Amino acid sequence: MTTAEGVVRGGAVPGDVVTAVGLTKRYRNSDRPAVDDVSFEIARGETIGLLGPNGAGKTTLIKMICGVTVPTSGHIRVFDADPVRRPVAAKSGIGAMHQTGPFDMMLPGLDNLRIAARFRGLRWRDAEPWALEVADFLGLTGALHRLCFQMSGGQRQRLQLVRALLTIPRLLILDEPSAGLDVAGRRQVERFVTWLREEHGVTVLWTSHHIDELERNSQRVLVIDRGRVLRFAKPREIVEEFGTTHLLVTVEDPEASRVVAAWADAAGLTTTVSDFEVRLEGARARDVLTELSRHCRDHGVAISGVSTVADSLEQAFLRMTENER
Ligand SMILES: Nc1ncnc2c1ncn2[C@@H]1O[C@H](COP(=O)(O)OP(=O)(O)OP(=O)(O)O)[C@@H](O)[C@H]1O
Repeated sequence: MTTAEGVVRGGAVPGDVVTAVGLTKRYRNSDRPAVDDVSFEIARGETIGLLGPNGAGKTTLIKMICGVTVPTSGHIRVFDADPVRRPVAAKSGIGAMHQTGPFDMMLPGLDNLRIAARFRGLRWRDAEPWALEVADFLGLTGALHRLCFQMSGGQRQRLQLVRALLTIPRLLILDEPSAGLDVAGRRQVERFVTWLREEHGVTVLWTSHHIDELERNSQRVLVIDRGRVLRFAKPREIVEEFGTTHLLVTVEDPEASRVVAAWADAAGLTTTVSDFEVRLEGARARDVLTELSRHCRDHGVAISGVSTVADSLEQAFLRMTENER
């Protein structure tokens, strides 16, 4: 069913939360599909990072999973139901936070949650304990009584998360949950995703332009570009396939950095230079160290350290998408 690249060739297997086969969406008046013949499956309990450049088709894919956008062709099943034909069966287990979602800015956060519960046919007294637990986890308890326009952007972003989670979903879809959050806020969202998976068995599909977040917290990453799946694999596997290792040379002053960089340029190596570090792309220590050390000694500069650094998922992703252009 699943090839080495993680692409579904058949139908759903029991326990799959989402199955897409040949899924395509072509918007009217557009010259190419936004999502183009995409096939994948998400198993129960997985945390899946959805990764792609701007305009890759991530939001369109999410909208088809949520039954908001009708596919042009192909099949999508969520909890073994078609989200357009059997919306209740497919959507009742989904909690989704989209990039934008309006609040009534003149009402307190708590009232916005109450209204959202009513819209979703939930009694507030049923939804409240869990909503407050989520708010507490996100450090939002104190801010819930503030009018929305008096909240900071980060607090409103967290409120979006609470609103997406008025019940414990079986599938949580988060479209850039950490947009606009500071470093501490982003870490909090990461802990939140882990908590939902580990404590509550929630399957998570999330996007982020902070690729390090996806790398740390996703079991698999679905990489799409121009509507097509490039890879669906573990972050480590993607780094191994597309990444490279670098030699990081640290020096004690900017002049030494310039000497190392000049030598590396002359040796035909690609470098990234800062005042106290020179990164030699793709270089192997045993190939360059003797010659580089001699060169530095001849120019009266000292190398203070040398280490090998592996690419991150972000670097592997850039390399992968560059290859496609
Ligand atoms: N309603 C629409 N009508 C026509 N074209 C659309 C519509 N929505 C999206 N598109 C186009 O479909 C393509 C994919 O857009 P989509 O929003 O799915 O990408 P994305 O990966 O979510 O991008 P981003 O990271 O910038 O949010 C883009 O070329 C976009 O211009």
